[in-house]
Amino acid sequence: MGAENKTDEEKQNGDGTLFDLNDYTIIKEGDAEILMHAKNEVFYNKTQVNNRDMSIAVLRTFISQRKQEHEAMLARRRTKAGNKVPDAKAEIPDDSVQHNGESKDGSEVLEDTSHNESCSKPEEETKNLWGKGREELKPPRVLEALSASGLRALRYAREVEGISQVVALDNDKASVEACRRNIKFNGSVACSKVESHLADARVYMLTHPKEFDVVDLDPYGAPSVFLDSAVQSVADGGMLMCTATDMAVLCGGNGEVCHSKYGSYPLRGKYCHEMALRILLASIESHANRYKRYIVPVLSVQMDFYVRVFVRIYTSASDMKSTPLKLSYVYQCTGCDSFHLQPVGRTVSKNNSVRYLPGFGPAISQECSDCGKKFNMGGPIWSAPIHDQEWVAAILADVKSMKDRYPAYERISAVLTTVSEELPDIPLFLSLHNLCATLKCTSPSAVIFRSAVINAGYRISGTHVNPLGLKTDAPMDVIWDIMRCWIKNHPVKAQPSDQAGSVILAKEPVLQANFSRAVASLSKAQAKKVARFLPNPERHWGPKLRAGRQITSKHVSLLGPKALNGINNHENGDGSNHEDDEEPAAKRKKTEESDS
Ligand SMILES: C[S@@+](CC[C@H](N)C(=O)[O-])C[C@H]1O[C@@H](n2cnc3c(N)ncnc32)[C@H](O)[C@@H]1O
Ligand SMILES: [Zn+2]
Repeated sequence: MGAENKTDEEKQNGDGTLFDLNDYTIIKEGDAEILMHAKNEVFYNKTQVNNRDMSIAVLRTFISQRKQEHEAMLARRRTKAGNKVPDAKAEIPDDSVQHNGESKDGSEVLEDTSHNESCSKPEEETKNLWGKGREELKPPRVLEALSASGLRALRYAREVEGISQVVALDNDKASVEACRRNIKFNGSVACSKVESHLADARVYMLTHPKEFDVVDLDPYGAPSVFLDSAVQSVADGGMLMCTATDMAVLCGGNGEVCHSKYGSYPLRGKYCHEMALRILLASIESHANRYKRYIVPVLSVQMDFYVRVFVRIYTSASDMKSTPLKLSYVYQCTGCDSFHLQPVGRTVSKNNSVRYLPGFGPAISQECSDCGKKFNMGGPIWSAPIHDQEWVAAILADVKSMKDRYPAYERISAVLTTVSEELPDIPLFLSLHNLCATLKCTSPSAVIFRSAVINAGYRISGTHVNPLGLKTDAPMDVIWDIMRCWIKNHPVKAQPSDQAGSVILAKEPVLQANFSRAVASLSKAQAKKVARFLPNPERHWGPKLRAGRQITSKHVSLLGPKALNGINNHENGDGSNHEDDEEPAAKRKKTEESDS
């Protein structure tokens, strides 16, 4: 471990020139060590250890899943070969084995599957893999498109077994110099596996189509300008890992900016961080669709001050037709907490054929059936599952089996545990505190509320995004009936009759809620007292400015005032704070009708 010959005070830069080690501090994370110059001119944020650890965990699982998929594909191939002589496709020479896709010059050709051995798609996607030379699964190549000091690239190369090469790009000369210096500093494994280039990541990715098994995007702020080229650079069945730290945009601070960057309108609900994940996924899917490709999310997390998604990318013109079924508009009531989803598309099946049609609408009437107020419309968001629970279980098991290899073990295992308990098919969530604030009532405990939902015949779970969020398939009228029943035993003061809460409480409940404790009212992790949410480890745990910039009052809007006054923050970019959700109900900010 550590750099080779690093006792010398003078070391060589990547280009062979000498530098003085005394000007640098050595930062160690995982098995990698990087040199940080006193001037701190290259981006480094230690908060991102969670991000890097989670990515390493996903990368390890990706490598083992890919191997299993390849073995399964070979087994299927052997079975087929035993049953019949390969068909005409099997005779296509290796280099021209292709799916429907588009060539570099834009002409319609069959898709290149030279990296397709790893596809998890069943028969229909792997059928073209017949042919010689398909036995071997090449070790994955990773592109760290925005690498700064190269810490992430170095960790991938040194810590993840089975990676053949990591290409680290940056368009900033100082960053590339630092990266090259760090590669050398990390010794022979790093030198043999990591290469650093001064390049605009967009150009590089466009000119290396389907060449990388994993592409990692970790930009300052929004990844939007990199998405179009990134989705083209990932091999079939490969993975795109993408961070977005522009939470103020994704969470509804400036809806029009979000629309221009991501093609979706955000809404300012308590669920805004999950909506941010779903807006990012919808945007990646939209870019992928332009190239007859589509995504399959394996893990999507909101941590610290950013969102990070891990999606696999496949090419299939026919599967791509299902995209509108995976997207929805969201209607958020401006008066109460009711929200409703309207799918963008639907299918009609007749005999053996499926037709793809626009979704039926409007899904709801103009006025909220609960409180009578109007709706804001957001989206379209990704409304299909944002995680693959089998992957999540595999990642979590892998992380637990290698605790010592993850500096952020406690944090990432807590996030993965909470993710593993989320209802997979329920987009967005309710906030019990918001429901109570609307009705101006005292809050039932989460266990009591969850019990009432379960006793009414519905499912309910927590969400990794918010310790107080609740995902449920219970419709809003059932939720309000549960709250009406609660208030019968916990009366509230009379409010003006035009208030949303008064309108809701003026109706008698149809459902008689049963608040007796249901067995499943605590999640398995809660019952076992396994950590699900952790406080930040230290002060100033949050986003960082671009390399070389000083924090000034101008940045308060970006980082939040706490970045300046040194108070510990747990902000989520939009200024909301999970642990602060205990705020008095009356202080809660509601979606304004004027927003519409
Ligand atoms: C947030 S930092 C990356 C941090 C790094 N991934 C890590 O984990 O330490 C973003 C980097 O992207 C680089 N960058 C910005 N635009 C770029 C572009 N068009 N092409 C290549 N690099 C770019 C910046 O110079 C910066 O070093
Ligand atoms: Zn309403």
